[in-house]
Amino acid sequence: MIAAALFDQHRMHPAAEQEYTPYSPPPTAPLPEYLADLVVAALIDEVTLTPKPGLVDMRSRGAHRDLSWALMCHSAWALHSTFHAMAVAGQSMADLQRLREHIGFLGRQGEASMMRATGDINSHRGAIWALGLLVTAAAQDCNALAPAAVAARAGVLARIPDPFSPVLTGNKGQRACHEYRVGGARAQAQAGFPHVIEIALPCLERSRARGDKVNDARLNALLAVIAELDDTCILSRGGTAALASVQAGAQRVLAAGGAASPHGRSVLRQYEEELLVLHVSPGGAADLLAATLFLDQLRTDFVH
Ligand SMILES: CC(C)(COP(=O)(O)OP(=O)(O)OC[C@H]1O[C@@H](n2cnc3c(N)ncnc32)[C@H](O)[C@@H]1O)[C@@H](O)C(=O)NCCC(=O)NCCS
Ligand SMILES: Nc1ncnc2c1ncn2[C@@H]1O[C@H](COP(=O)(O)OP(=O)(O)OP(=O)(O)O)[C@@H](O)[C@H]1O
Repeated sequence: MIAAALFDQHRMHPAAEQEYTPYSPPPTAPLPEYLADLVVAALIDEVTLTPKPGLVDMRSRGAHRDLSWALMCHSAWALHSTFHAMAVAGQSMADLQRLREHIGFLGRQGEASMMRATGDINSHRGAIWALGLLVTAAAQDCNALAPAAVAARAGVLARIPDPFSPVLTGNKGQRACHEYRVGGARAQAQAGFPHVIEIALPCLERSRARGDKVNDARLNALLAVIAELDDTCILSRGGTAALASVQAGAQRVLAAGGAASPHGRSVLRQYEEELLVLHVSPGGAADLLAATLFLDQLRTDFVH
């Protein structure tokens, strides 16, 4: 009798007719701390991903004489406070012009801390730029954390001129942009990271959906970006001929089945050799992979 009453009561309860939506608690750390942790984790996941063509990974320095996996991890952690300060600024500064100037200042300070941490080796200049804009943009609106929304806000910030930024940095990326008439890291950000949103994230999803392992899905996403990016890291070391051959090689690995297929893997091995002979490294694509991993994790944690 009691059991029947309880049963009826249960049937009467309106929620019983609906599908149960599990409660997902917000991350316990305050947002800027959580976002800075996520950026550092993305940088460490990127450098740890192995085997990457031409790039520093767990097993080799790739085409770099002065970088190593340990140095890249050390540099990533040294940048935690930079990304944290950018997220705090994104969360608290409503005036976009002032916000742009402030994160420009933090970015230049971050580059100086990176150089101090590495003994004057450029490990993450491109990453500070791309992930700095993205972490600021994420913190600006914690109710709109889908990759396209965050990347679009980062694009808005990147298009705002920063009167305090040096006109000529003298860096290799900027020189390559002038010499080869490409947009480089700046244009990629100003366009709202199209290679992340339209190429890397969809490739990651497709690869995962067909059952590829996480590592292979990430390698495929990296190759998809390399195949399409005007990477000033490659241009400045090898010019347009090297860029064309690096792009075509990445395309060849993907066409052979990608990182998860035995044939794709063997083409990838040949491709790695070619990059070492050319002495080039797709550093810009690596930064965009880190940006992809950051946005992908943000979406997993927050977007339901
Ligand atoms: C725009 C930046 C990257 C300067 O670039 P510059 O061309 O002078 O230098 P650099 O030789 O380091 O090249 C840029 C780096 O970007 C990456 N990159 C290369 N090509 C590309 C590309 N097509 N797309 C994305 N990233 C790329 C590479 O890792 C490369 O090392 C940045 O350092 C800068 O201007 N910082 C100022 C601080 C600032 O405004 N910060 C704002 C918020 S973070
Ligand atoms: N895993 C990685 N391995 C190597 N480079 C990476 C990796 N991830 C990102 N990068 C990017 O590559 C850039 C380094 O490229 P590169 O070594 O060509 O620059 P450089 O130090 O100015 O030049 P060079 O070593 O030719 O003197 C870094 O700024 C970083 O943004």
